[in-house]
This record gives sequence, structure tokens and C-alpha cells, in this order.
Amino acid sequence: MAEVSVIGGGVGGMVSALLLARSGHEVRLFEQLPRLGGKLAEHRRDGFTFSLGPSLLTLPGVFRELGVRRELVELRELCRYRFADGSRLSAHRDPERMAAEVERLAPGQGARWRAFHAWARGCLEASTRTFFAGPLTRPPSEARLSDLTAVAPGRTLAGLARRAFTDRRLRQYVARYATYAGSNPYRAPAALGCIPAIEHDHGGWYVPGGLPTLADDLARLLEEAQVEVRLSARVCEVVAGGGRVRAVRLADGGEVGCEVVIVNTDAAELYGHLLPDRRRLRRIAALGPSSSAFLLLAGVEGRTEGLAHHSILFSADYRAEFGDLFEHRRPPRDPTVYVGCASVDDPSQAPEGAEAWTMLVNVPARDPSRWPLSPQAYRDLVLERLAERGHDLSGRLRFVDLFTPADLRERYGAWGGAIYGGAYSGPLAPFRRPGNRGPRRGLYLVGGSVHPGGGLPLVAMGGRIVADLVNRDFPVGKATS
Ligand SMILES: Cc1cc2nc3c(=O)[nH]c(=O)nc-3n(C[C@H](O)[C@H](O)[C@H](O)COP(=O)(O)OP(=O)(O)OC[C@H]3O[C@@H](n4cnc5c(N)ncnc54)[C@H](O)[C@@H]3O)c2cc1C
Repeated sequence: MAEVSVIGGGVGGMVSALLLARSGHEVRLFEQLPRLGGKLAEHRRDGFTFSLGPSLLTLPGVFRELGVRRELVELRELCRYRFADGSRLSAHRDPERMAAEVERLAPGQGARWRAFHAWARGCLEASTRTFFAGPLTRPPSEARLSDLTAVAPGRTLAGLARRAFTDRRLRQYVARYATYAGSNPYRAPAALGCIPAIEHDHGGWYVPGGLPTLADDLARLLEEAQVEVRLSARVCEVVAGGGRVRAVRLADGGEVGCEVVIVNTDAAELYGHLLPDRRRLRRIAALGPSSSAFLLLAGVEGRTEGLAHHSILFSADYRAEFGDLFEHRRPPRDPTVYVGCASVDDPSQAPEGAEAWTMLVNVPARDPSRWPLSPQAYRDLVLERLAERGHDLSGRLRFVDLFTPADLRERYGAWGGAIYGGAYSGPLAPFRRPGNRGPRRGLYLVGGSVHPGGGLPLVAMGGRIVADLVNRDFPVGKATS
């Protein structure tokens, strides 16, 4: 049995704390904010509720296995896409309906979508046996030689899209999945193309009451497992000596001794401040930050005919958009806009006769004070683009609250406001991100900035990987000195 300190109450931190407490360790979790959940958070105003983070849940089985029993709503339409030429594509969950919809949009491409889906499924199966299965320190026992080729090594996601489809719009649809990892499709590995198989084979889900209620479920499970949760408790140092961790030091001056420290803050925050390590920090910097988000949270008067729960309104030139994001590091002049409206499926999210709209634009992980235009001016640009693409909200806005990269950085300690730590840039990027074991005995990392990556299911899988590592290194029932 070990005394375990978890720094950060995001999903990765909560899952590892839960599993280790269930294994019999003594677990304390320190969260700097007054609530658990990290980026899984909400914003409320005047009867409207908005998610500040996740809006789509995938692979819900990962949470059910932990004991989350909440009823979920499966979305039959995963997302509605609108392309710059005005054409639309409804991404149906059911693969056959999706293939028919692709054929309707672009005759001749339905069969190509089936082939692409079969490839994505193979890639997902290979990734599940290998990449998601463990800490990557040794080949997983289930791995097969063919898994190496199943993930299309050496190809970018945009390259994969070019091979899969001859229609420009469908290439944009595939490339879009890089943004699930905050990355540039023209640099990100093709393996991210497995995400459509996650959505079409396992579904996309909504959590009634809003996705952030999942954090409340996990908090209840932590209480049952007798994890000691300390809120508004910022850790400012990991104390190490003799090659192992010894304690965590709190900003209020207190120190708590422990044999195991699990870091759920960004890896850059660990190596930059909590346990400075310039070499490891340089390695993270070399990845370049993943993208951040600019959110417009709007209380909208009236109901919008035919609005989907999730919509993507694409830009005209994806290459230029990602050039703005990752090369010029400025908010895209012609951004793709995500519109989420949970009140389509859940009336509790907005007052009667109104809608809660979350509009998300990918922006660089950079302080808005260094943008070429102010957040207010960019807000107006986004609303203009939206109006051009068929959603004119003028006269319907009760309010628009903004959430910027500076908020992501200040609230959660996210590196420059990056959502997922380092970007997936280059074919080997997934293997160059920080691993789950730290450079001292008893030090582990979990969460969106480390292996296996960000997004709710992956950070939860990371929590399990880290709990397994700790259980192996500090078996319950054995002295661990
Ligand atoms: C706008 C947006 C949209 C997203 N959409 C989706 C989606 O649709 N689907 C999906 O699956 N995922 C989505 N994600 C990603 C998902 O939210 C994250 O990958 C996941 O929640 C991150 O979990 P984590 O374990 O890395 O912890 P985080 O959420 O990063 O939490 C880390 C915690 O550590 C705390 N902390 C930091 N430093 C300290 C310290 N020194 N002491 C104590 N506590 C500290 C922070 O306050 C925070 O609570 C989205 C994220 C964002 C921002």
C-alpha cells in the first residue's frame, strides 16, 4: 500500500485516484479550483447552461466500467456539416445511412466512404491492441505485427483524406478529425483517421443535464472510495530526493508526504514549475502546442428551425485556416465554426423559447493580447461568418460571453491555453509526447497532455494505465520502502 498524492482533479486525475483507492492505496487529490472536473466544466447565465469543454461523449463504456450509471442519449445524427459551397452532409451514426448520405452529396463516393470506414475500423482495432492498451514502454502482449501497417505509418491525415476521396468536401470532412487532438491535418498522422470508427461503430452520446455532470458522478465515486479530496488546494512543488518523490508542497505552505505523485496538470507545468527539468521541457516545446479554443456562449432568443445538436460550418480554404493557426499563429481569418446546441435534445439547458448556443473556433495557444485583433472584434468576425453561412443571429442575441485561451491557461494551468498539451505533428508524434512514467521513482503523469492523449475516453484510459503502473510498482500488501 502506498500513500498517493494526485495533483489535479481533471478526469485523468479522478480516474487514477478512484482506481488506486479501490486497490487499497491511501489517496489524496489536490485540486486548485473549488470544483472537480477540470476542463469538463460548465458556464451558467440567466437560465442558460453551456459546456466550457466537451460536448460529445464517445466510448461511454470506459465510464460505465468505472461505475458511472447515468442514462445517456445516443445521437442518431452525429454532426451536420455545411461546406463553403452551401452543400450539406448529415453524419448519421449508422454506417449504411452515412454511406448513402455521402453518395447523395457526391455521387460515386459512397463506396469510398465504406472503404474508408473499413480502414478506420482496422486502425482503431490496431490502436486499441497497442497504443491505448498500455504505457508504451514495452510492446503490449495483444499486439500483432500487422498492427504496424494498419495505422498507415508515414502518411498524414490530409494525405489519407486525399487517397480516400476524390471529392474536396469529403477530404475536408476527414481532415477535420485532426482538430479532435488540437492538431494540423497537414502534419498530423493518418492514425487520427480512426476517430470516425469510434463514432460510427460505438456512437456519439449526450449526457442529459450536460456532459459536465459526468464530473459529479466521478466525484461521488471518489467519495465512496474514500479518496480525500482537497479543493482550492494548489500544489506548487513536487518534492523529490534520492531519486524518488517524497512529498507535495502546497501554495498555502503545507507539505504532504507521499511515495507516489500522480500529476494531472499539463506535463509542461510539471517540468516548467512543479519539478523543473529543462531537457524534458524542451522536448515538449519541440512538439509545438496543440490548438486552443475561442468560445462564444450565446443566449439566443427563439427556436431555430432544423438546427442540429452538433453542426460544423466549414471554411472555404482549410489549408489557409491551418496556416493561420499553426504557422502564423493567429486566429483564422476565415474560421471553421462549430455550433453546439444541447437544448435541441435537452430543454433543461435553456429557458423556454430560447436556445443555448456554444460556438467554438480553433485558435492558436497564444494570449489574445498578442492577437492582431481583440477578442471582441474576433467575436464580431465569427458572428459575421456565421451569418454568411445561414445563421444570422442579429436581433436574437440576449448575450454572448467569451472564453479565450487566456481563460484556459489561467483556470487549468494549460500550456499557453493549449487544450491537449503538445500537438500531433509528424508521423511519430504519438510516440514523442510525454509518457506516463516520470523521471523519479513514484512519479507518474496522466491527462490530455501525455500518453495516450486527450478527449474524455483517452484521459480515462490514461487513468487506468497509470493506476496499473502504480499497482505494479507499489503492490498493495507489500512494504514499499
Ligand atoms: C473547448 C473544449 C472542447 C472539448 N471538446 C471535447 C469533446 O467534445 N469530447 C471530448 O471527449 N473531449 C473534449 N475536450 C477535451 C477534454 O475536455 C479534455 O481532454 C479532458 O477533459 C482533459 O482531462 P485531463 O485529465 O487532462 O484534466 P484537465 O481537465 O486538464 O484538468 C486538470 C486539472 O488540474 C488542475 N490543476 C492544474 N494545476 C494544478 C496545481 N498546481 N495544483 C492543483 N491542481 C492543479 C486544474 O485546475 C484542472 O482541474 C474538449 C476540451 C475543450 C477545452
